[in-house]
Formats: sequence, structure tokens, C-alpha cells
Amino acid sequence: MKVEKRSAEEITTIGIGGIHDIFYPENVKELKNLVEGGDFFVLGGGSNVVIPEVLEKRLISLKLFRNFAFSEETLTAGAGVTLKEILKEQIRGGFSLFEHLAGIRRATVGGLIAQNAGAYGFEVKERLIEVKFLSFESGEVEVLKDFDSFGYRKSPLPSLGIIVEATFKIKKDARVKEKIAHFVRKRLETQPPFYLKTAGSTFKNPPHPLPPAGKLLDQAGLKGFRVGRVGFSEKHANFAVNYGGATFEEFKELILTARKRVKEKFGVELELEVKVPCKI
Ligand SMILES: NC(=O)C1=CN([C@@H]2O[C@H](COP(=O)(O)OP(=O)(O)OC[C@H]3O[C@@H](n4cnc5c(N)ncnc54)[C@H](OP(=O)(O)O)[C@@H]3O)[C@@H](O)[C@H]2O)C=CC1
Ligand SMILES: C=C(O[C@H]1[C@H](O)[C@@H](CO)O[C@H](OP(=O)(O)OP(=O)(O)OC[C@H]2O[C@@H](n3ccc(=O)[nH]c3=O)[C@H](O)[C@@H]2O)[C@@H]1NC(C)=O)C(=O)O
Repeated sequence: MKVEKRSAEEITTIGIGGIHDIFYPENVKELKNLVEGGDFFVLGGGSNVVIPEVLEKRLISLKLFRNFAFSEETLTAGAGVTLKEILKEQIRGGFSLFEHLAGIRRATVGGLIAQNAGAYGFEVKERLIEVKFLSFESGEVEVLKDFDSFGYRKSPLPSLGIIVEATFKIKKDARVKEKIAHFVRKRLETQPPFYLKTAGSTFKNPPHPLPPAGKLLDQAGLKGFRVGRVGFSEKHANFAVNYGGATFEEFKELILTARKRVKEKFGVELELEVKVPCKI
């Protein structure tokens, strides 16, 4: 099995966390051996993860799970296929699937499903037909076909097992290229530019009718607030930006300060949206 050292910038889009060994299983058997070998953390494209410099867990990437096939009405892809590759296929084949998500930088099929990624009124769950996953309970690949338990930024999958492949519904759409461009433009109107190092939204939006996390952080004076080399974007207060060489400790202080201030001002407990493979 391939094991390679990767820098923070290669592992995650926010680029915090030093160099780590990444394990790249090539098939389910190798994945199973890794899972049985001790504590681990599964990485997709790293668009939504912040990793500390020292980590006891093994980092597993499913980047080599790359099977890809589509028919008139379905697309089947391995967990490591990227959003970028799917969007390219959408343009080539003229079909609708993930255009609303265009601009999530390094997202993969595994990460998108595990968090039921969503944007602009769309959620991944809407397009799922089946998800194959290595079950922690049975140690076998099982198939999930019922997605009722998927909700806002959550799915049962990280706890049930590791996604290895999924099949999605696709629909013919001759205007998909324009739609992708539209959603990228829309994203850039409110969110930081793609060249900045971020992990997307830092906190989940609290339940309705509470205001969104970005608004609460903004009104608590945290827009542009920095701890060392990491801080909340001037453009959108819920995006933490690594301005270069930020440490996990700085990130941790940033979010603890933000939580405290929002709690004091509005009485709202913000919940992390980004995934962190340790206690914070
Ligand atoms: N909506 C938006 O505008 C934006 C969304 N995002 C988010 O970024 C993510 C993009 O995906 P990606 O970069 O690939 O994911 P990440 O590498 O960021 O991983 C996110 C989490 O997904 C889980 N995960 C990843 N792969 C698998 C797998 N094969 N099986 C089970 N769980 C898995 C892991 O959860 P665990 O460790 O708990 O198992 C991991 O911590 C999405 O989650 C999306 O919601 C980011 C930016 C903007
Ligand atoms: C970026 C992510 O997802 C994004 C997704 O891209 C967009 C588009 O649909 O909607 C959510 O952002 P969001 O709720 O912050 O959406 P926005 O429209 O930017 O902001 C909501 C409201 O807060 C206000 N707002 C936002 C930022 C700010 O600094 N100040 C402020 O007042 C906005 O004016 C708006 O009225 C998702 N975030 C969450 C936590 O649900 C992600 O998952 O990582």
C-alpha cells in the first residue's frame, strides 16, 4: 500500500497542521486492514478538515478509489473521484448533478456524502440512489439505499462506516455549463476568493429562527478578527482564513474565542461545521 508524507497544504485546503503520513489503500481489503489496525481518520479532499500538527490517528485517503461510470440516468463513482472531475463530465455529457456545489475546492464523492454537502438550496442526499460503504459492524461492504436520516450537514455514514462508492441520479441539462458558472459567481460574491486558504464555513448555522453563524459572528465584532496567522475573513465572518503558517493552536484559540463571544452576546452555542480529528 502506498504511504506518503504530505504537507499541510497538500492535505487540507486551510493548510494548517504540518507534515503527516497518508495511507492510500487501493482496494477494500487494504482499507479493511487499515481500519482494523487502530485509530484512524478518513480524509476526502480535505476541504472541510483542520488537522493538528501532532496526531496519533492514521490519516487514510480514499483518493485511489477512482472507478467511474455513467449511463443515461445514473453516475457511479468511487469515493476518491473529485467534484472537479464530475463537473467536467457534467459539461461534457450535458447533465445536471452537482452544479450548486461548484467551487468547493477539493471535494470528493466520499466527503460530499459524509457531510451531505449543500449549497444554494441543494443537498447531495437529493441525488443519491445508493452508497456502498465498508461497515464497521460487519467488516463487509454494505449498501445503503434509504437516506431519510441524512440532514443538514450530517449523514449516518462516518459513524456506520467508510464510503467506497456511490450512485447518483443524473438529469439531462444542456445549460449545465452556464449554471456551473452562475454558482461559482454567486459563491464568490459572498465567500472569500479561492486562492485564500480556508475550510469553508467554520460553524454550522444554528437552527431556524436563529440568525446564521456568519451574521452572529459579524455582529459580535469578529469579522476580520485574528489570532496570530489565522482569522475570520473580512468578506464573510464564518470563514476562517490561514494567512500563512497558522498553527492548530492559533485556530483553536480563534474558535474558542468566537464561541465565547457569541455565547456571551446572543446566548447561542455555535457548533463546529469543520471536522477536527481531536478534542478541541
Ligand atoms: N457547502 C459549501 O459551500 C462547502 C462545503 N464544504 C464541505 O467540504 C467537504 C468536501 O469534501 P472533501 O473535501 O472530500 O471532504 P473532507 O476531506 O473535508 O472530509 C470531510 C469529512 O468527511 C468524512 N469523509 C470523507 N471521506 C469519507 C469516506 N470515504 N467515508 C466516510 N467518511 C468520509 C470524514 O468524516 P469523519 O472523519 O467524521 O469520518 C471527514 O472528516 C464536504 O463535506 C462539504 O460539505 C466545504 C467548503 C464549502
Ligand atoms: C460554505 C459552506 O456552506 C455555505 C453555503 O455555501 C452557502 C450558500 O448556500 O450557505 C451557507 O452559508 P451562509 O449561511 O453563511 O450563507 P450567506 O448567504 O453567506 O450568509 C447568510 C446570512 O448571513 C449574513 N452574513 C454573512 C456573513 C457575514 O460576515 N455577515 C453577515 O451578516 C448574510 O448577509 C446573510 O444574510 C452555507 N454555510 C452553512 C454553515 O450552512 C460550507 O458548508 O462550508
